[in-house]
Amino acid sequence: MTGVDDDIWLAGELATAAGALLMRIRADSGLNDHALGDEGDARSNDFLLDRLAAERPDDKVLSEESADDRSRLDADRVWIVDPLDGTREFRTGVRDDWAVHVALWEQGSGLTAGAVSLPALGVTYTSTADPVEATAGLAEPRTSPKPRVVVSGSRPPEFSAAVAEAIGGEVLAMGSAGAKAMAVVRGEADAYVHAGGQYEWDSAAPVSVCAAKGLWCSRIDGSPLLYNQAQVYLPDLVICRRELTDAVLGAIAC
Ligand SMILES: Nc1ncnc2c1ncn2[C@@H]1O[C@H](COP(=O)(O)O)[C@@H](OP(=O)(O)O)[C@H]1O
Ligand SMILES: [Mg+2]
Repeated sequence: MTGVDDDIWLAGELATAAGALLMRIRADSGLNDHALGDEGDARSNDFLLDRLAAERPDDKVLSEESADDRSRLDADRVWIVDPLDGTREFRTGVRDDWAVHVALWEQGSGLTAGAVSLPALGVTYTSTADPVEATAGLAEPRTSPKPRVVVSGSRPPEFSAAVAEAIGGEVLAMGSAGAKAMAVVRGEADAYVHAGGQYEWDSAAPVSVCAAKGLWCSRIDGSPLLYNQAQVYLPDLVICRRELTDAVLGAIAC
């Protein structure tokens, strides 16, 4: 019998260890660009699947890098993992904005545990209410008090500027859904908005952590983010400080 604290601890331990593996691959494999990304995706996935099979043999897994085992739809507990989020940034060999995501979904409760590691920064965030001190590292330190809206560097939503304007802020591009969500947790940004495409594994662990830290997390129409669905496409999200929610959702709705 495991408790939720055990699951949160395991999520953190696995995200941290997979991140350490990815750092070693980046430093020692001699691979570059797409070959480096492919190696990282595959080995981090193998590591997470092996460890989950050993630690939680009765649970199912939904992973970006594995075939979808549809028996998860009848399961009580499903781990939703993205072994390497921000592959594009990881494979540069130098960028820090990539992450490992490990989340647990439970029947009747939704997301109950989650962890996001930022291996290049040597930190992991878990779905506890423990406060996080404001920290720099993913983005340049703030030079103005303006709120920051983080968006995809490669696929920014069309409403990015409108959201920034609505909160009197500025837009900041960053890779990786996990890194952007953790930028809000870390106080480096104030909102993360996305639209146009994403999958459950891109947001499950980040949303689990952000919700536990008291941040607003929803679809862009304000409806709940639902996980372990038959269709794993979950194309948009908003994560923000709660006092910004009405302005952010209102700007997107316009
Ligand atoms: N339009 C889109 N369609 C599908 N996936 C998308 C997407 N935009 C972003 N994503 C996914 O969301 C994650 C963060 O993207 P971004 O850095 O652009 O914000 C990436 O995950 P992976 O790196 O795990 O593939 C990326 O593939
Ligand atoms: Mg991803």
